[in-house]
Amino acid sequence: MKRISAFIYSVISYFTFIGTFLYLVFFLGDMLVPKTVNSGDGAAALTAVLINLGLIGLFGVQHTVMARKSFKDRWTQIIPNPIERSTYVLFSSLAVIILMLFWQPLPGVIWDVETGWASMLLEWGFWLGWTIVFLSTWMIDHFNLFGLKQTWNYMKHHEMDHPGFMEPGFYKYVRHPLMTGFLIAFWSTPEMSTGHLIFSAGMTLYILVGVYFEEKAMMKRFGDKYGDYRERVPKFFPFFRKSEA
Ligand SMILES: C[S@@+](CC[C@H](N)C(=O)[O-])C[C@H]1O[C@@H](n2cnc3c(N)ncnc32)[C@H](O)[C@@H]1O
Repeated sequence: MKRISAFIYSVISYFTFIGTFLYLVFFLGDMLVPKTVNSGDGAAALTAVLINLGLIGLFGVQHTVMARKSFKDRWTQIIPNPIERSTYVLFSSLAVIILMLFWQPLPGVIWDVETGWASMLLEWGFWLGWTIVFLSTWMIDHFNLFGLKQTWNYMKHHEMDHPGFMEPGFYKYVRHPLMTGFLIAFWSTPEMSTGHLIFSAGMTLYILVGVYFEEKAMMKRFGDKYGDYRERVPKFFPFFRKSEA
């Protein structure tokens, strides 16, 4: 029963994530959903900026702290190991839901590209970014990334699967294609409002910090193998020669 409950929990967590992710796409695209990055009345400008930065900070702290090995070691003394990843996914979704729910619009226009082809290119870029994110999750084991594999193995009394270092698909060309996709989706818009800019800049900063910690952990886990990967493969954008790009 305990094992089946763990699997059901991870399925709920997974679909909460999928729903949150889809909502985020439309939230940022300012379309189809009631609450978007630009909708609503919002607080006075300074208050709005502070609230928004606080919301990004909350997401950043949750996402970074809960991903650290030292946190996981202590956390798994409280919750069972097989549901650790699903719990991380669930908490991450909750942090994004809180961010979207309390997000304060700031309507000032930073840019508004009216030239037809340029505007269309930016719109395509938005969808291209999300597509890269989605495809990347399948390249490094989608079901493991979102915690379903762990609870499935637990339910089936199989050994826990510890995926090794991989260089599949996009990972041959950049070390962080998921983040590349997010960066493209966050910045590629024909109309950039002040609120959207704060979201994109804050999240970009978080990505840089998150990737720094992820690479430190990867170096510890995979040593020279990851060190060599860092030397050969650029960080976010292909064809950049330096490993930091
Ligand atoms: C949310 S994913 C982001 C992966 C990567 N930063 C990206 O942007 O595509 C984080 C997980 O991917 C794993 N990961 C990242 N690169 C990997 C690789 N080359 N091989 C295997 N696992 C990897 C990390 O261990 C971590 O658990």
